[in-house]
Order: sequence, then structure tokens, then C-alpha cells
Amino acid sequence: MENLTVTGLVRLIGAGATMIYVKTGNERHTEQIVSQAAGRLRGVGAPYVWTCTGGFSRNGEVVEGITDPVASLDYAVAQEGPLLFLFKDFPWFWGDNPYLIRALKEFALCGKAKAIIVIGQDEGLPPTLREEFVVLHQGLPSMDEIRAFFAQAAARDVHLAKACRERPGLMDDLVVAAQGLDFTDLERGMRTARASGETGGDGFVRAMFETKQASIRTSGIMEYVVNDVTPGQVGGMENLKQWLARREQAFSLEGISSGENLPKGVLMMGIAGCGKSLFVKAIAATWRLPLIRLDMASVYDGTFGSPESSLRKAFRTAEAMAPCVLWIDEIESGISTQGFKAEGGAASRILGSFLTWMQEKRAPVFVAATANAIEMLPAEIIRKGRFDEIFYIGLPDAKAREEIFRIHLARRRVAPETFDVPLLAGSTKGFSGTEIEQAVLSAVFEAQAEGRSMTQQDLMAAVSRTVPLSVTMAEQIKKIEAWAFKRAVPA
Ligand SMILES: Nc1ncnc2c1ncn2[C@@H]1O[C@H](COP(=O)(O)OP(=O)(O)OP(=O)(O)O)[C@@H](O)[C@H]1O
Repeated sequence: MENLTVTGLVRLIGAGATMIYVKTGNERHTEQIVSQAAGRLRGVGAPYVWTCTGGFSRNGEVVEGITDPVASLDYAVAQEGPLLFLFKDFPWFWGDNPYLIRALKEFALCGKAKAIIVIGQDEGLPPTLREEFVVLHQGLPSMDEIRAFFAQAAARDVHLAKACRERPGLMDDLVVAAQGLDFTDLERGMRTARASGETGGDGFVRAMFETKQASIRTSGIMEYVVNDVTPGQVGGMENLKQWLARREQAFSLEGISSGENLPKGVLMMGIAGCGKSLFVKAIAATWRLPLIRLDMASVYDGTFGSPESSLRKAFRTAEAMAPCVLWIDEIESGISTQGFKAEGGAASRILGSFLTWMQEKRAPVFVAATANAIEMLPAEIIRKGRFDEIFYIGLPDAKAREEIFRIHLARRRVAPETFDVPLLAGSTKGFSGTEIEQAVLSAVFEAQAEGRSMTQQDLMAAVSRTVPLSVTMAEQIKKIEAWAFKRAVPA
């Protein structure tokens, strides 16, 4: 699907296109582009803009108050061209109005001196009209458009102009911070910066990051994860850490600019609570990339639109924010226990479009996918070449458990040297990272409740109170490990 641009629109209409459908999330900006295109088309003048409440207006003045969609098309047909009509609310009517569909089909035959542009939020073009319309997509602004936006903003805003003079690299920082925002959000970001009273360069950059976080949050299926986890905070997983370190160069600025040999992504599967999420955060923090989390369960349950359109939106946002890490959490969600093939429809279509995107993406988006229920993953997803590597994160061994104890004791400001950590590690065979963390926390609380410092005894008592998942789910874990042994690299 082609992107909506002024030149593209002028070229299309100049070549005789009479019916264009623009999929947009920002009506106002689409209207601006259509107005600019109309200005470049000889003899067309300002476009007629139709809404279901006000009828037609031109240059902001009402010219004809027809609010019925079919009658409005009759009006458009009767006008002398060359003219451009922008219809805003048609998609709400054409679902159950055969007269409107017919009137649109007739408009397509009414001559070339007039063109109509219909705008809508979703793909919602009825199948019967697909042949009539050229479909365009109003994507997110490019880096050049964002730069132009800030240049214009600096011409109006004395604080931004001053900050740009004082910090030569500010424009670049702003463009990176604002990537992935649409024009409405860019304006919102400027307002946030002004309202915060922080009018230095950092204030503007921060406002853009905050706007991006808020904008990703409102999409419902995605979340901007603020994080500063380093590999030093992850116990064990030596293979994964080495893998990560070897690829750091590829995701450096030079690596990204060369665009060559960029890693596609990793799939991390394994037992709950063993640090999959923690490691995804460590990847993003090590490479100093923004981390966006996509919740597959919300994609599948359709709360925020059809799964297909949610996923497309997520990919577009990730590409617009590139370079970034896209964390696909619970990638196996939505696939029933009866198996991938039996599910047929939605699940296989969605996983199919995910795999195609993985294969074709050019933008530096590193995909970090995590999965718990690995036996549900279809062969398609674990086939070699989809992900750069598939890691299995199992229960930590004794050395990893020691590291995990040290990390969590230090996090609670307790000096690990004062404890017999090897003994603790030896007593926690079969514990996951979460279970070790919980045991440390429980011992901290016990000691606090009695108003004293924590002792080895508190920790050993907390450990003996814990029944790890590996005991209650021994059979399942054995099965998972046997499955992973053949298909994945141990983390
Ligand atoms: N290897 C580890 N090193 C240090 N801490 C760990 C480790 N594994 C788990 N933890 C602790 O347990 C918490 C939960 O782990 P995390 O959420 O990363 O596990 P997960 O495998 O993603 O689990 P789930 O599948 O349930 O989301 C982490 O925030 C961390 O505090």
C-alpha cells in the first residue's frame, strides 16, 4: 500500500485517478496534504470537504449543507470540474447503505475532471468497492518531515530557537526522540515541553520521549518499557550474554547506518520465572535502544481492533521507532492446545504475517520474542533462519543460583559476603530466579518485622518454606526440557 504524500497524490490525480481511499489516524494532517495537493493541481482550487454534520465546506466556509451521503455525491457529480472532494465520514455509512455503494460506483464513471478522496481509520473498504478505489496509507512522518516540523516550530518558539543555537546537536536528538510520533503527537509534545516550563534542550527532548511513551500506551497493545537492566543484573545465561556481546557492534550507530548483517532477533523460550523478560531488558539496555513490548494476548483477544490490524500497527510503530528492540511477549498466545494447524484461521494467519514481516523487514528492529508454552509453538516459527538463534532458558545451575543470590542480596543492600552463598545455592536446586528472589525478599521482611539484620538462618528458613514449581510441575518441566534439548541452544 502506497504512502500518502503531496507529490504522490498530485501524480495519481494527474494520471486520472478519480477515487482514492486514505487510511489515516490523523484526519487533520490528511486534510492538509490534500489541500496542498489541490493547490498544485491546475484549476482545482481548495478542496470541498464533506462531513456528515456540516455538509460541504471550502476554505473553512460552508458552501452546501447537504448531510445525506448519497445526495452529497449527486451534488459532487453536478458540479463543474476540475474539482477535488474530500469525504470524511463515508466509512460509517457504506457498511449498510447499498445506495451509497451504487452512487460511488456511478461517480467512478462520471468523468476525469473530478476526484474524490474518502478518508477512514481502518481498512474498512467494502469488497464491492475495492476495484474502484486506489488505497493510500497515511503513515507516520519520515525523519525529514520530523526535522522540517522542528525547524518550523523553532521559527515560532523562541525557547526552542534559543536551545537549538546553544546546542548544535539538539535537532538530531529531537528527531531521534520524536521518531514514531505522528504530527498530532509532535504538536502535543511541543505543548508538553512548554507547559513543563523546562525550556532548555533537555526539556524538549524529554517531552518528546514522554509523548512517545503516552502514545504507545494508548495503542493498548504496546508499551514503552523504561528500563536500565544490565547483563550484570542477570545471573547465569553465559551463552546468551556472549551472544549479546558479540552483536553489540552490529547495533552500534555505525552498524545500523551500514545496514549490513543486522541481527533479526532471538526467541527465548523456557520455564516461567527464569529471567526471559529480564534478559530482553538487558538486550535493550546494553545496546542503548528503546524497548517496546507487544502483548500478543491483547493482539489476539481483539480488544484494540482486529488482530491483523493491531499487528500491522505494531510493526509500523516499531519500524518508525527503529532502531529499537521489539519485545513480543508470550508469542505463543492465541494458539490453542489442540495445535496450530487445528486452530487454522486467526492464529495461523497472524503468525504467518509475523513471520513474513520478520523475513522482509529492512528497518533495524531487533525482535526479542519470549515464550513459556513452547510445545505449542509451530514448526514454522522455530525453523532455522527465522530467528538468528533460539535459546532455552531453563532452571539455573548451582553457579547461576549463586550469582542470582548475590544479585538479589546486593539489590536489598545486604552485603553478599556476609552469607554462605554456595550453601544457599546448594540448598535451592530446582529453584527458578523468581523463587530465589522471593526467598530473599521473604527473609528480608522476617528480619525487618523483628527489627534486626537478616541472617543466614532467615534465608535458609525462607528457602525451606518454598516449594518450587519444579517440584509441583516436575513432569511438565521434564517434558519441556526434552523438547527444548533438541531444538534450542541452552542459555
Ligand atoms: N537469572 C536471573 N538473574 C537474576 N534475577 C532473576 C533471574 N531470573 C529471574 N530473576 C528475577 O525474577 C524476576 C522475574 O523474572 P522474569 O520476569 O524475567 O522471568 P520470565 O522468565 O520472563 O517469567 P514469565 O514467563 O513468568 O514472565 C526478575 O525480575 C528477576 O528479579
